[in-house]
Order: sequence, then structure tokens, then C-alpha cells
Amino acid sequence: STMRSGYSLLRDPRYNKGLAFSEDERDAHYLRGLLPPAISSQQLQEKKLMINVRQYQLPLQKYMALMELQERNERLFYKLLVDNVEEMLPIVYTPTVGEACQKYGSIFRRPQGLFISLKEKGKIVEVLKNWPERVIQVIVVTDGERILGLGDLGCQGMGIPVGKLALYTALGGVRPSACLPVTIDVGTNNEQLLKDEFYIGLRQKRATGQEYSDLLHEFMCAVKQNYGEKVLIQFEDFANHNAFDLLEKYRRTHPVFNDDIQGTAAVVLAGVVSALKSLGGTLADHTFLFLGAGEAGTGIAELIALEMSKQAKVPVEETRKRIWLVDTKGLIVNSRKDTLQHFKKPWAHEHEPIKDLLNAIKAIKPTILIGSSGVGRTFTRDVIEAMSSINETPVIMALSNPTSQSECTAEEAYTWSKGKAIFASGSPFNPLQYNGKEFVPGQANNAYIFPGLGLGLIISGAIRVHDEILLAAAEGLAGQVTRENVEKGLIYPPFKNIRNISAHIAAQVAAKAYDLGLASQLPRPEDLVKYAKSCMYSPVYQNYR
Ligand SMILES: NC(=O)C1=CN([C@@H]2O[C@H](COP(=O)(O)OP(=O)(O)OC[C@H]3O[C@@H](n4cnc5c(N)ncnc54)[C@H](OP(=O)(O)O)[C@@H]3O)[C@@H](O)[C@H]2O)C=CC1
Ligand SMILES: CC(=O)C(=O)O
Ligand SMILES: [Mg+2]
Repeated sequence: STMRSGYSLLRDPRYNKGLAFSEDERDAHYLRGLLPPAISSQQLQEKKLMINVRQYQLPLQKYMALMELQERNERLFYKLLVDNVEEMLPIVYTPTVGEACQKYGSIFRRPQGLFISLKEKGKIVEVLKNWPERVIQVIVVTDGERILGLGDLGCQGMGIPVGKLALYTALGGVRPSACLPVTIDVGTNNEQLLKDEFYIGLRQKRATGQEYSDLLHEFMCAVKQNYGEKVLIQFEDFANHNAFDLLEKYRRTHPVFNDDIQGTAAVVLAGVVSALKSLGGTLADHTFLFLGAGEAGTGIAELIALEMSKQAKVPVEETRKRIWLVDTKGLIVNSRKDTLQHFKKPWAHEHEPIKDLLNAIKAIKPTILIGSSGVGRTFTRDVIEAMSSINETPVIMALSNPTSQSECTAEEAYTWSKGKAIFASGSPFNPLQYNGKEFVPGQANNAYIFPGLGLGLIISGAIRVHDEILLAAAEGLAGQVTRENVEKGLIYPPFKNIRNISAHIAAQVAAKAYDLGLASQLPRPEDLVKYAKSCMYSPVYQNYR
């Protein structure tokens, strides 16, 4: 894209600097008189904005202020995010982004990203050409059917691709102009939205079957045709009845990954590997129990089984037996095999039926308990106490988002386990005191993985995403967890170092892509960490001559 001048320049978020335009720039770009006389630094603008954002009481107001900033002055928006990750993440991402999606119809000001609905069928290539940028490196696409643990939010799911891509830039250093958020709108089954006069999406029930897969296929082909073979496509927050099939269908023809299935898997594997540093033993010495056997649950289970199988040099069919899952019908066991969805079948082990989580814990005696159910408060006091009576140090991960859906709170995990648990959650909880000791919960969220994974795939020009690449990403993340972190009960490094962490993940990912012959960006750079860092977008203002 080219830089405009004068009044249009001030209205173009990609180039606007507001009061930070210098005297020379004001002369050269026809800005005289369009700005008050004061000249501000980016640092001072940032200070002012932080004061503004902090004065809002409600997280949703902060969210709206940040979106407004993104649409007004993109570099300043990213500067704020990069310099204040820990404070800003809960606003642009979970939990606030969930509330924003729920209320998208009423807070909606200006569209962000591309909306591709059934009305655009047969015209998707033209729709892509309406987007102002020609060079796209990563697309995050949703159909809005399973937004966090909040269910079907239809077209209002757009908040998720927008938020994920803001993190691609802020945490992973991918240029904002190369990021494209997409929402595919095939309708919604959310009755409340269908009745809502302010609903922004198609007012119809979801299309399914051939009609659905045709639209998705047209989109996948149009992306390749328009942006080339290497554009990375991240599937996000699809319902599991489509997610696994889409991944299976396109993983051999496009560089795609499903963040909920695969990104989450890599982040949890990394957390478990870090926890082993304090628990001792190898992966295969542990027994895993999941509440929730959908995308996140079975995705994580499979990657852990794969890593176990590599480490212990036994077939994955064997290592899967260390991992058990509970769904709405109870423990997944052999006698249920006929009626199980295909992604649950590998987990139907030999066992008598068990109806609920608590009894499953008593029977299976897991060392590690993972919540991936999308339902809040399902790790009850009984559940946590059972885990603590079986284990000296129970590992408890409550992955469901947003905070309202978390299987338990940090406080509950620490109090009910009498301070014994290693705890991490999908949405953030503040550090807290228990019995005079400070506990710092980690955030087990795929936000640790996808920005670095994406950066690594982009800089190597990867043409496919292989499971080995996900293992490399997990290893890259686990490698950034220090002994000091683990001693504090933290199985993930603090987010404030995320750009450095992302560079390390990217380097491992790129290295694996080169090793597997999947990288098209040649020659292979010698020092991949250094190279990854050198490729990262910086939000500092540029001088316009
Ligand atoms: N922290 C992170 O990085 C991530 C977190 N998540 C979170 O994980 C949650 C689940 O996502 P996802 O796996 O994609 O969703 P799915 O819909 O694919 O899976 C949900 C699973 O939970 C089961 N379940 C639902 N309610 C209960 C219950 N009361 N008791 C037992 N099992 C139950 C379902 O059972 P059944 O099959 O019988 O219906 C299903 O197996 C969401 O809240 C999401 O936000 C997701 C991705 C990443
Ligand atoms: C974090 C995430 O991807 C989810 O909750 O769906
Ligand atoms: Mg998701």
C-alpha cells in the first residue's frame, strides 16, 4: 500500500502518527494546520493512552478504546500492546474478547477483517480483491460456531480472528499488513442472535453438509489463487463436527493448522514437560485424565501420546493407554466405541463404565488433570481434594475460556489442594497468597504458541504443518521455562518476555521445517533465532521523508 498525504494521511491508521508528526513531516505531507502546534513523542502518546485506558472501569470499555486506537493509529496500538503485554492481553484477548463477541452487534463501529457469507458464494476471489493489502502471510478464519466456551456467536465471532491476529503482530512480530482476519458466515443456530435486531450476520440457521463444505472449499482455493501457496491459514473456534474434518481435508494441500486442536496441544505439552522438572519422572510415568474430549482434549491427548511414544520408543497405540478422557456421558471406554465420534475412538480403553469425573479420578488415579470441557466450576472441591489425596503435587489445568468457563479458579485450586497443586488456566488469574506463601498461576493458553509457530512457518516459507513441527514448537516453549519459574510453581514463562520466547519457538519451528524439507525460503539462515528476531515487526514510528 502507498502512503497518502494531508487529511487522508491522518485518517489512515497504517501511517497516522497524530501529534507525533515532526515539523518537517508536517511541511512535506500537507499537514500544516490540520494538527495543533504541539509535537509529541510516541512515548508521550503512549503514556497518555495508558492513563486513558486505565481510567475505564469496565474491561469492555478498555476493549473499545483499544479497538478505536487500532483503527486510528496502528503503530501506537501495537506499541501499547508490546510494552504492556501482561496488562493488555486480558483486554484484547481472553476474557474480554469473549464479552466483546457476545456484544459485537451493539459495540460494532467499523468492520475489521473480511466477512464472507453465503451471499458471497461464487465471488470469493473478488471479495479477497476488495481487501486493501495484496501481500498476506497469515489468515485466521472462524465460522463462529464455538467461540471460546461461549458457544455459537455466528458472525460476531469476528472478534476472535481480529484478536488472534493482534497477537500475531504484538507477540510474534508478524507485520499487521500481512495479517487477514476472516469470518465465514453460514448462519447461526443461536436463537437469541437470530432475534436480535442489531445482529450483524446472516439471519438464518447454519448451512451444513455440501453447502457448507462448498463455501469452505471455495474459500480455501480462492486464498491460494489470490495470495499464493505459502499463506498460512489458522482455523479457529470451529465446532468439532467441522474442525477435525477441515483439518484432515486441507493439511495435505495447504499450510494449515487448527489452533484449538494443535496449538493448544503444543502449549499444554510444553507446560507438562516444564512441570516434570519439579515433579520428576518422564512423560510415560504419568497418567492423564481430561474432562472434555473435543478439539482441545483429544488434540492435547494425541500430541502427548506422540511425544511419549517418541521418548519411550513404544508405539503410540501403547502410550495412548496412559491417557483417559471424560465427556458428557462419562469416562470414554471400550463398551461405548460404536457410538463415539471418530476423534474419541482412539481413547476408548478397556474399563468398566464410569459416569462422572470424581469416580473416574478415584478409579484412574491420574497425576495430571486437564479441563477442556468449556464448562465452568466442574473441578469441584471434591475433585481437587481427590487429586490431592492421590498425589503429593497434583497438576491441575483448567483450560476453558473465558474466565466464566474455567473449570476452577486459581484460588480454588490452591485452597482446596492446601497449596499442593501446580495450577495453570486458559484465562489469566492474578497471583495470590495462601498460608503466607505467594502462588503464581500460569496461563496455559495457545497464545504462547501460535504467534511464534506462525512466525517460524512464515520465515521458513513452510508449505505444510507437520506434527513434528508442533512438537518443535512445544520444545521451543518448554526451553524458555527457567528453573526459577518452576520453583515458583510457574510452568510457563511470564508473558512479558513473549517476543523473545516467540523468536525461540519460531527458530525451532523453522529448523524443523528445513529438516523435513518443507521450507521453501532458501537458503536456510545460519542463526535462526537471530534471523527470526530480525524479521519481527517493530511498532516504533518511522520517519517519513
Ligand atoms: N487454553 C487454551 O489455549 C484453549 C482453551 N480452549 C477451551 O476449551 C474448551 C473446549 O473447547 P473444545 O475442545 O474446542 O470444545 P469441544 O466442543 O470440541 O469439546 C468440549 C468437550 O467437553 C465435553 N463436555 C462438555 N460439557 C461437559 C461436562 N459438563 N462434563 C463433561 N464433559 C463435558 C464435551 O462432551 P461431549 O462430546 O459428550 O459433548 C466435549 O467432549 C473451550 O472453553 C475453549 O475455550 C480451547 C482451545 C484452547
Ligand atoms: C484460547 C482459545 O483458542 C480458545 O479458548 O478457543
Ligand atoms: Mg480458540
